[in-house]
This record gives sequence, C-alpha cells and structure tokens, in this order.
Amino acid sequence: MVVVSVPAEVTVILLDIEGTTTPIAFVKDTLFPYIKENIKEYLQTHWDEEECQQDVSLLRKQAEEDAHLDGAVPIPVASGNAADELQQMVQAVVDNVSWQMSHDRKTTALKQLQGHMWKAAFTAGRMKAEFFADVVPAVRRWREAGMKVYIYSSGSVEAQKLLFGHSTEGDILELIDGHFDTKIGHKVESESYRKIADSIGCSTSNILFLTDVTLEASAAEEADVHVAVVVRPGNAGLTDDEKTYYNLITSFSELYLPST
Ligand SMILES: CSCCC(=O)C(=O)COP(=O)(O)O
Ligand SMILES: [Mg+2]
Repeated sequence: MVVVSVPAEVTVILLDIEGTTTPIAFVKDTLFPYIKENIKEYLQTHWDEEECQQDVSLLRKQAEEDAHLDGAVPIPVASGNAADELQQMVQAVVDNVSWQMSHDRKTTALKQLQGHMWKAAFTAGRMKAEFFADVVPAVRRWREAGMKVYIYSSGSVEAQKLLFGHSTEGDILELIDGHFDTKIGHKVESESYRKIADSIGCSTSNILFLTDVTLEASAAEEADVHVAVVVRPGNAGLTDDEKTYYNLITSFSELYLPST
C-alpha cells in the first residue's frame, strides 16, 4: 500500500463528497434521478410556499446570467395567477433544472432546490447516503488524533447535512466540524479556500483538501492548501501528468498522520 504522509502543520482535513467520500454512482444513479422524477410534482405541491418561491427566484436570477449560453432556459416572471400560467411557470423551472443537470452545473440555485427536494426523501427514510467503507473509520481516527474535519462540496450545506445525517452507517453528522458549499465561492477558485481558512480560523497551509477533481486541487494548491487527489471506482480518469504531479490515494487509510 502506498502511504501519503500528512504534513505536520495540517490540523484540518477538508473533504469533497462526490467521488471522494461517496461514489459518483450514488449521486448519478440515486440522487439526481430522484430530482428528475419528482421535480414537477414537487413544484406543483410546494409552489406557494416561501422556500419554494425563494428557490424559483434564485433559479430565475441564474437563468438571466445564463441567457447567453446555448440551450439556456429562461424562467418568466408571473403576471397573474391563472392556472395555465402556473403550469407554464412550473414547466419552465422543470426545463431549466433539466438543462442545468444535463450539463452537471454546480450553481447555488440548482443545488439549493435539489437540497430542499432531497429533504423529504431522506427524512422519510426513503433514501440513505452511501460512503466508501474506509471513510467513517478514517474520520474517527483523524478526530481522535486531534484533527478537525470539514466538508466542502458543491452540494448545498443543507444537502450535505442530510447525507451525513441519513447514511447507511447511521447518523454520522457529529463527526463533521463544519460545512461549506458554493455560497463561499466555487471550488475551482482559489479565493474560496482562503475564505474557508478565514472562516475556520486557521491558515490555508493548515488544511489538507481531499478531492477527485484536479481543477479543484489546483485551485486549493494555489491558495497554499495541501492537497491529495482521491482515485475511486467510477471517477474520471487522470492524465499521466496529473498522476505524476499529485499525491494520489485510493482509500483514506493511505493517509499517514505523524501523530498516530
Ligand atoms: C450533498 S452532495 C450531493 C451531490 C451534489 O449535488 C454535488 O454537486 C456534489 O459535488 P462535489 O462538490 O461533492 O463533488
Ligand atoms: Mg467531487
């Protein structure tokens, strides 16, 4: 087994979710299909609720920013409350979400609505989040060694908490010291990692970020964050240069903490 040593200055481990703690297949085959299959009914049922209206407003704002993109779907503003118009609005939101998901967009607007929709499925016990077998034992070991463990995912903080609170391993939310999503900035922008360090109250060089996406690893590294790229079944392949350049791990058990 190849072992990657964690630098002594690291006190915080920052984890990506999809492709790092959790199989991409769980996201693509369970979480995302749930949205596609249930969005119309969800919007029709919850349309008049404030949370749903806030989600629609954010999606509309995003649609305005996306107007120049090929295939982007606008969301009109309602002028009255005729039933026909409501159905047109619902359909526009369905089409917009479907278009964003077909491009695997990571917009805050899309992720916020998805989180709200998953809430019903997780809290009713209809869905349980999957974690790779090495994740929970490693996080427990790191915490026993005095490390703080945070999550940084494009999935909304609300959705992250649902995953950790309703997993096949039970409620493991207490293992996580805090959560970040795209509200702090996008994962491919180095400024996001500086803001995360500020928010935690540490230096960027005290953080080790584990992710499957090299663009994210590169942004973090630019901010002086330590990184290791996680190679899991189903993840996108890496180029030979990326394989040579980055520390690679296939399991969290391959990380060696000097203090353990
Ligand atoms: C709460 S994570 C749900 C999956 C998701 O929506 C997503 O975009 C995951 O992206 P990540 O940044 O964790 O790779
Ligand atoms: Mg990922």
